[in-house]
Amino acid sequence: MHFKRSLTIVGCHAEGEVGDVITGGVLDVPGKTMFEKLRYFETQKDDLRQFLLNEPRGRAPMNVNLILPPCDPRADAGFLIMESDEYAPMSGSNTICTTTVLLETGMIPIKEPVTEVALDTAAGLVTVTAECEGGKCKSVEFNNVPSFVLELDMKVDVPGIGEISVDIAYGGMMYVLVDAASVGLEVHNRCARQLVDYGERIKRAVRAVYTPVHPENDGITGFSVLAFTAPVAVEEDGCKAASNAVVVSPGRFDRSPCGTGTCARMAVMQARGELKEGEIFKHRSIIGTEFVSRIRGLATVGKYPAVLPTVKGRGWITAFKQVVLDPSDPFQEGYRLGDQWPVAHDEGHRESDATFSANK
Ligand SMILES: O=C(O)[C@H]1NCC[C@@H]1O
Repeated sequence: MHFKRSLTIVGCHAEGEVGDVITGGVLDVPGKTMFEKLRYFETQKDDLRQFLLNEPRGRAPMNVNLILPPCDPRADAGFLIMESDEYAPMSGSNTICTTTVLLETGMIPIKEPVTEVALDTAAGLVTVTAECEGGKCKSVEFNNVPSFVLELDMKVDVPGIGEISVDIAYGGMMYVLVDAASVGLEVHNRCARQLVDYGERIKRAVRAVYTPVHPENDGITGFSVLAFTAPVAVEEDGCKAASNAVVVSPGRFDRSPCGTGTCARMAVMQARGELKEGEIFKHRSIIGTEFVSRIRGLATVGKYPAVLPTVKGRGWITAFKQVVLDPSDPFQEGYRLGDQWPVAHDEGHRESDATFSANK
C-alpha cells in the first residue's frame, strides 16, 4: 500500500488554541523569503492546507504550522502558518506551539533555564525566549513584528446592526477591533453565537469600504480576524488587564487570547495613551486563558507610528500523529459542512451549498 501523503505531525495547543506542527513529510519550496514560500504554497500547493484543516482530518477551530528551512540567516528555523481561510503572516498562539514543539522534540536543543530561538515567519524575523525546565518548555515569550494603527474610530454601517465605530490595526495580521458593548454584547460564552455572527457581518461590512495594506508588503492585505474587546481594568497587582474574543474566519473564536490580536490592541491602546512602553498588559481569552504582554519599544512602519510588542504564553504537546492520504480516499482535500463550518453568505441570498470536494 502506498500513500499519497504521509506527514509527521505533533499535536499542540497554546492556551487552548490548537496549533499542530508538521515536523516531517513536506519538502521545502522555492522562495527568497518566507513570504515567497507562503505565496508558493498559497498558489501551487494549497491542497496541503485543505487536506489538513478540512474534515475529516481537520476542524474549524484549528491551525497547522509547517516547519521549513529559514530564509533569514539569523533564524534557527522558519515556519508557515495555515489557518482555515488563509496563511497567516504571523500568529502568536502558533509561534508558541511551534517553539514548544521545536524544543520539546529536540529539533532545536533545549538550554535550561532559558533557550533563545529566532524564527523566520512570513511577517519577518521573530525572536523568542523560552523558559525551560526538566525538558519542558514552560513558557514562550516572543518579540513580535512592529504593530501599528491604520484607523481609529472609523465609522462603518453594518447591515442588521447599524452604524458602529471600529479600529483597524496590524499585529502580524490585519485586525478590525470593536468594543463588544458598543454592539450590545459582552465577551462571554453566553454571547458566543451572536459574537461570531456579528463578527463576520462587521468584517464583511468593513471589507466593502476599506482595504488595509501593509506599507512594507502589499501582499499583507485584507481582513480575516476581528477582535471584540472588553474594557481594560487595573487589577490588584497594579497591572492592566482585559478580555477579548477574536473571531477567526470563517467564523469561530480563537481559543487563546490571540497573540497578534493582543499586539494590534496594544498598538491601539498606545495610540490612545492607554498603555505606555514597558507597562504590563494581561490579555485574556473567552475561555479565560492569558497572555502577558508589553510594549518593548517604539518604531515607525511607513507613515505609521508603531509599537514593538512582546507577548508571553504557554504551549502543551497533545499528540504525535502520522497523518496519511490513501489514493482511494474520496476526500482528497477534505470537506466542510454548514453544521460545523459557518457558511459565509450575504444577507438575503441563499446559503451556499455545502462544499464537497470528494472525487466523483
Ligand atoms: O494568536 C494568534 O495570533 C493566532 N491565534 C489564532 C488566530 C491568530 O493567528
